[in-house]
Amino acid sequence: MREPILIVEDDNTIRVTVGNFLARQGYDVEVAECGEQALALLKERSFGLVLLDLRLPDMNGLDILARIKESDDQPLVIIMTAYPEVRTAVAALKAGAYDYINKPFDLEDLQELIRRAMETRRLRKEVEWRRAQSNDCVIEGLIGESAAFRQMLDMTERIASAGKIPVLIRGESGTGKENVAKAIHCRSPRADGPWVTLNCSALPEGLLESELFGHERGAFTDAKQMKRGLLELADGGTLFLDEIGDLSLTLQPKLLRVLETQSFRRLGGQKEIRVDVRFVSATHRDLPAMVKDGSFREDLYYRLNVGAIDLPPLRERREDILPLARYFLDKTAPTIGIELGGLDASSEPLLRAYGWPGNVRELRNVVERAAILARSELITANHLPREIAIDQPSSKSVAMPTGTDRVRPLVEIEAEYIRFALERCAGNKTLAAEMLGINRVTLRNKLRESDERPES
Ligand SMILES: Nc1ncnc2c1ncn2[C@@H]1O[C@H](COP(=O)(O)OP(=O)(O)OP(=O)(O)O)[C@@H](O)[C@H]1O
Repeated sequence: MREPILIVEDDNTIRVTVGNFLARQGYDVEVAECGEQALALLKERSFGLVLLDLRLPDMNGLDILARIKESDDQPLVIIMTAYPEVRTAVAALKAGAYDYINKPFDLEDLQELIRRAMETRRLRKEVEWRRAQSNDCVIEGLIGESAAFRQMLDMTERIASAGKIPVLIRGESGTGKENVAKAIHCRSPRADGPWVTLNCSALPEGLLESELFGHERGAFTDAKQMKRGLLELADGGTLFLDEIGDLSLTLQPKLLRVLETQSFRRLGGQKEIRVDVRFVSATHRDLPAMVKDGSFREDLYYRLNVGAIDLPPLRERREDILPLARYFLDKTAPTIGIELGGLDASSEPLLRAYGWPGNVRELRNVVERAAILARSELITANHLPREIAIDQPSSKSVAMPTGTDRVRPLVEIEAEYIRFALERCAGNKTLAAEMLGINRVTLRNKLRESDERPES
């Protein structure tokens, strides 16, 4: 979105001619015929560029330039000056003006100068947000083969290209909501714009508000400098609001206003700042239930939820488990300097059968840990954590009596269960002890006791 231009010029003909010319070029133009009007407008709105006459009826243009330079937005300034004032123009350049143009000028020359100034401004902003966040449009991976996952991807593609409608991504923790949000940005027409993220549960309310809206100098005790908020940094791109369900009831109406008007004020500021931002939010919470119990505003919920994407938990798309596990293994191997071993046939059914309460994030952690344990060998059941190796329906039945069984002594069941754990770990006592939640010495003692015990 083009930033507005302010023309400060007391000469009626020049002000109107330049104003009309720039408006025809598609610029959003405001005009002021004296210094006082100019300063009032600069307080009210954000400008990208100011065309400034040096001789104004009530003020010297250099004084206005100084005020602009002190301001927080720092719009670029092009001085419009008559020939005998070149010296003053040079002084203006020294004082921080972007350039100057001699009156009378060709409108085409002015247009070229404005184009260059706007490009400079855009690059400066770009450098600023690049510093704040990385914008590499690399989606870390969207791996999945299940019908549910493919349907979700299809929906993501369609929503990505659907203008800038807000999107709400719902799914349990670790299901990949952030990856999907990034995919929406990268596959949308605003992929070249900034990708900015904010986790609404990570900061206390006050800090979160100033992160989002920015603040003016002196807005509160610690506000020594003006700071642009993430809304400004996301201008022309996408703002990802993670854990939106954790946004406080105080901040909810403030966010709603931005969604509705695409404009806001910095904390402690009076100026209305317009932005062009696509909002993508994510939550693992049940927002409709929160709306019912009054902890989430209904109007905000409907605003955020124009495009909705549901990410199913991993246990509901088990076909994705092995492709994901292989993908994480491929990625891990080079980082820990091993040749790729792969998954052993014994580990595959365990991975597929496990419930994955932590979803894809848990799977990634399990595979990385297993790769470290296995080095370049195949990953077997022995390399998987206890809960995955044991928490299987078949294993649970080992120690469970059926209706016809006699009640057996605990030590007997314990011995049987220890043998089962050892089998699972191919005889590795350290791993078996870990799986059983006891230390190795205790395991050894229990094995010795069971060996010494007479057969019942
Ligand atoms: N389909 C996928 N393909 C490849 N990697 C994935 C996939 N889904 C998730 N991941 C990976 O799993 C991890 C967790 O994903 P992500 O952080 O996006 O989850 P989330 O749903 O946003 O979690 P939270 O709610 O805790 O913020 C990340 O490392 C991510 O790269």
